[in-house]
Amino acid sequence: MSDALPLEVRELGYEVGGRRLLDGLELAVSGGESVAVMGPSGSGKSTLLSILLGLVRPDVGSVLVAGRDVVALRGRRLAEHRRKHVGMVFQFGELLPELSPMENVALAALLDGVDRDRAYDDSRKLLDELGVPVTDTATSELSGGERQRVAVARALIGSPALLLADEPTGALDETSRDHVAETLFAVPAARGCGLLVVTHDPAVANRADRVMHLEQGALAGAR
Ligand SMILES: Nc1ncnc2c1ncn2[C@@H]1O[C@H](COP(=O)(O)OP(=O)(O)OP(=O)(O)O)[C@@H](O)[C@H]1O
Repeated sequence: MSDALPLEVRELGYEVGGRRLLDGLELAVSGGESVAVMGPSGSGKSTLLSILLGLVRPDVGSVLVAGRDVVALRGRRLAEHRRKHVGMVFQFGELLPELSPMENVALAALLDGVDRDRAYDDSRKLLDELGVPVTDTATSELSGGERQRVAVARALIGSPALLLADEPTGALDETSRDHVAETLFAVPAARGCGLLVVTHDPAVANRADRVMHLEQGALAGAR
């Protein structure tokens, strides 16, 4: 991992539908650190994640991911940079249900050009580390919490500098939520990456090193 911060957002501005959704937003996430972003529905949390992923282009500002401004990258170079440096966990896992957990995780590495033996070895290690039983069971047969831990493993297979999660526990019951949150928030210390989690759930947010609120287009620190 380079010396650059996993994430450094400067002076971000974005207007959509005639509304200034993001206005001078600043955010830095260090290696080994976790940050939770909360905020009312419609405040722009998902839009912010889309901008960090390079899927939405802001009007002004820069988004340095592992030292590179993704706002200035396009097409293949943007996709390559994202694949190499960013892992993403979605609310519903977005896994391939008919594949096994190992196949789901290994696939991400195979698509990245890693050879088969190493892809499967690394996947097995990660799933073990995250407490997911390594069997040939289709991913659709797993519990919601296990599926989300597979999604975390898949996001981590390329050793990204930055791990993003959008409501990663939003579809889970309380017990699974706690288990997945515990797994997720243990990642930065164990792997040195930065973690940014968007959540409505204070019990999840409170596990982060810092909690920020998105209000009137900018992030304010709650603690
Ligand atoms: N392409 C677009 N065109 C028009 N309006 C948009 C567009 N993208 C986002 N918005 C609006 O911007 C606002 C912020 O949306 P966003 O999904 O980022 O909010 P959010 O904080 O993630 O909300 P939630 O917590 O409900 O997921 C919403 O009012 C949404 O309708």
